[in-house]
Amino acid sequence: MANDELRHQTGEERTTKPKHQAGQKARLLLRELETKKKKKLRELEAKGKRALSLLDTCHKMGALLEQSGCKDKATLDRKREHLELDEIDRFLKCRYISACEASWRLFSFHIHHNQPSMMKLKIHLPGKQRLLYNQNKSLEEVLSKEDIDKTMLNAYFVANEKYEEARELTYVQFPSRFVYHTDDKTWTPRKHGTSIGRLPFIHPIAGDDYYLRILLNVVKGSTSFEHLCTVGGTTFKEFRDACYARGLLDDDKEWHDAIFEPSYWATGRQLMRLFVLILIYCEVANHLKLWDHTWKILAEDILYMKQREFNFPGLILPDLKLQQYTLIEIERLLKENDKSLNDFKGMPKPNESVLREISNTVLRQELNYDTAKEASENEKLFATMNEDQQKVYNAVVDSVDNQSGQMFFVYGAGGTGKTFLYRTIIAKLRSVGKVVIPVASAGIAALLLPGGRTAHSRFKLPVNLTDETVCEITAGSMLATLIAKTDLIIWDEAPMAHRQAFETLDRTLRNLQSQHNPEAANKPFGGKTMILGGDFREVLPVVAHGSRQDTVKASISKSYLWPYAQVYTLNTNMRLNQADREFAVWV
Ligand SMILES: Nc1ncnc2c1ncn2[C@@H]1O[C@H](COP(=O)(O)OP(=O)(O)OP(=O)(O)O)[C@@H](O)[C@H]1O
Repeated sequence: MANDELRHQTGEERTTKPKHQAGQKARLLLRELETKKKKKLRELEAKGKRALSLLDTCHKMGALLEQSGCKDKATLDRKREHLELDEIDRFLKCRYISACEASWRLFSFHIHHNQPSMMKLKIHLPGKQRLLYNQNKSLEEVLSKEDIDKTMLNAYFVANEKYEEARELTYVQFPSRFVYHTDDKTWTPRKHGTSIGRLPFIHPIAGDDYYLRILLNVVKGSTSFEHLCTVGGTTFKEFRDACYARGLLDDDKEWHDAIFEPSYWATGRQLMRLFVLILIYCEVANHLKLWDHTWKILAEDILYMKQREFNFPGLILPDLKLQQYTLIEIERLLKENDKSLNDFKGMPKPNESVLREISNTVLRQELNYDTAKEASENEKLFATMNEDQQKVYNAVVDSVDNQSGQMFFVYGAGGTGKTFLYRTIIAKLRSVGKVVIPVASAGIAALLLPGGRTAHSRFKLPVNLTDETVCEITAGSMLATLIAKTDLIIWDEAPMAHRQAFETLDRTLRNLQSQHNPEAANKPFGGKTMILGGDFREVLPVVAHGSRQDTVKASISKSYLWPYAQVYTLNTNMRLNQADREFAVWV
């Protein structure tokens, strides 16, 4: 089939060549095609790499590219120490394409002729329009220019006077029904098509320009600046007063809008800077309300930043922690301006205990489970649990919920579903944000538990255990904080470990827990709910050069802790299917 195709491509006659010649030709042709394919692939790869590196550069370097004919300009924020700042030169030379535009161009998407077109509207204070003039001309000559007062905004006032239908539109809506002619600087009614008008963003601390922009966004049919400032027959001198009279500035609305409006295009970090400037330079009446209303958009980048900082792509931050991180960032930005959150009445401050918790990497990992995923895992496992497993499950969840600190021993031969039971309990507790520490006496058993570790590694148990040893966990350390927050400890393959290992952990937990709650000193494991599990018929603790009695004495069942244990037995071997089970009964 392939040969037929090749012949067809080369126009080769089927019957004219002997078989071996045709085969040789086909092989040559195949090789040629293979070489061409490889070349093409190399070209595409190189293109891809170039595209990626360009995108990367755009991202990392602030997208600074000299591009002739590209009219966009932007202010770039770069590390100041390496930069000799010539602001004017920078403003003039700064032609760039953003990362979005770069990718748009790389994928060859259409840049122009998109419908409807977007029109950038000009805005200026009375008599403060931009003027282009020849530098050789004198001031008188420049000022005596005929059309000096003709601007897009002034032409809008004129059109409002001239056309009745124009008075139904705000300045921003104007391009939808009127066309602006740059040659004679006039607006005339649109005959076909439409266009979207946009006013450039003006920073809230710009003053009059900012208030003029607010008015132009809402007032229809203005015929002059005075008309724009006239409310209920009173002409106000200041745009700000006119805004107040129109009820546009009540209740800090303008500050809320000032953050919301750029949130469609600005990054969270830029919005945080804006928020800080508004706090410092604008008269915000209710700081807390502004914070409550806007913190979510300010926190937009925080999760990503923290994932990168902690090198932990799966990091999930609940709202409370996102707020704390955002407050820390805002405090840092305020400090750059010699201010602090304390200077603004009503603004919340970063919570010390939450901050400590946040910086605790050990605890963060334990709290970082996806609760929705855990809930669905629990639902799935719980549905198939047998009666014995359910009994243990209910008792353990009850103990955790009521903080009664009970100790359970789950006894069952291999395959009776102990690990399955632990997994169900772990998923249940993690789905509601509770902390579970699953450990096992042996590394291989620890691997079967979600987030499991060996007991020695997790609790820093000493290698040489005695009746007095304690774990190497200091009060106030990250691990101590994790243990304080822990709701359940699961220790699988417990019969394998020396009773002194459990007693060492018991002493440590009593010590740590009694620092906050003196009663904990009298409770096994300091009042933590414990599940120990395993099978005494399997491997027992190894006692070096010990006799059979020594091994039995080393078992958990000979510990002072054993009387506290509620023993549950799992009888059904879940590993065997029905046929095997009959065989097992027969055996
Ligand atoms: N209630 C259940 N429903 C469905 N499958 C189950 C259930 N309980 C256990 N199993 C399955 O039975 C098998 C053995 O269970 P599991 O590994 O939990 O037993 P185990 O007691 O921990 O065994 P071992 O001591 O050898 O590690 C696993 O494949 C598990 O998924």
